[in-house]
Amino acid sequence: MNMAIRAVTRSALDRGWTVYGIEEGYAGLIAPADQGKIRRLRARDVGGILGQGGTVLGSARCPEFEDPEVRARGRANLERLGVDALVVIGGNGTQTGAEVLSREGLDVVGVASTIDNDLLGSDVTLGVDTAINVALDCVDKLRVTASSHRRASLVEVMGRDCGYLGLMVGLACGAEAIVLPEADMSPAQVAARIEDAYQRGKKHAIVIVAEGSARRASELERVLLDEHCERIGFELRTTVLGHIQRGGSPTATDRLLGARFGARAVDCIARGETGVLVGLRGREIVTTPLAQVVGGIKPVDMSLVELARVLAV
Ligand SMILES: Nc1ncnc2c1ncn2[C@@H]1O[C@H](COP(=O)(O)OP(=O)(O)OP(=O)(O)O)[C@@H](O)[C@H]1O
Ligand SMILES: O=P(O)(O)OC[C@H]1O[C@](O)(CO)[C@@H](O)[C@@H]1O
Ligand SMILES: [Mg+2]
Repeated sequence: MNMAIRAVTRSALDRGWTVYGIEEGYAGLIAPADQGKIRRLRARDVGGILGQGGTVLGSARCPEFEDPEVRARGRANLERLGVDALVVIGGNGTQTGAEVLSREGLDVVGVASTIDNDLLGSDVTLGVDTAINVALDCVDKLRVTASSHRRASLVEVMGRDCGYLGLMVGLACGAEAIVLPEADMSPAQVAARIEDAYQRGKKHAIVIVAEGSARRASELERVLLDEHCERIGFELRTTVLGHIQRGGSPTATDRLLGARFGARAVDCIARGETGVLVGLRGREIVTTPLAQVVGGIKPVDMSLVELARVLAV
């Protein structure tokens, strides 16, 4: 997100505009003015941040933003400062809020950013490439012990309701089984895959479990031990990668995407194209009306689930 913040700030400054950064997302937008959550951003304020993960402005969950009266406080804060337009960097929840703000009359441009990659309107979202790389690095390290000790490693990766991150990590690490919200595997099916790997002489098995799946990794391990212990062959260990996946230094792909997304968002405002989400389609930066983005479910590519199975023999 930092590269996008930098790009929005400097592209807008380049046009001679005044830029404010809002700390902690919608929570900062609605905060009383004396809390100082909305601050001027100048070129130097966004210097030295492009290699840092996360966001220098901070982030927050803000459920009360669904309340129209609370949102009105946010709009009033912007009016007081003479703000004409708002760039909103975030995932499906954030863009749902942006779409509501847009309907309420604010000029809003969304930037597709979440490690879940669950937003329609962008093939990939800002941050997911970094998260894939971080998770992959972790699985490569876990495989060392799994292999030395002849264990099956269950690895839980993030993804609230979406298996994209799990699928990409699973395919890239050669997982023996990938359990996703969109492609569930029963414990018996996972046990069969692990047993199969053992019978074929593999030294280890990797099972990727996406967080949003029917069973979390710890529960899957429990059922495997309780009901399928004899057939598995390997010892089992579970690792939940958790927020480590959100902590990586952004990859080149994410930095480039952040730069292009941020600059395009400013371009949109300059042209009066608001109420849209900036995203990537193929190699092109594109915009999609927020109304077409929110509420929809982005499917995962099921052919890749099958490819992962074929390649893991
Ligand atoms: N229906 C809604 N109306 C208004 N605001 C909303 C709505 N849904 C979500 N938001 C706002 O967006 C914020 C962020 O949403 P959410 O926690 O779902 O994260 P996200 O943007 O999807 O990002 P990620 O899933 O990557 O963490 C919420 O805390 C809330 O302030
Ligand atoms: O950090 P929190 O608030 O626990 O949220 C975790 C959620 O955020 C994400 O990392 C991004 O949406 C999800 O993958 C995960 O379910
Ligand atoms: Mg989300």
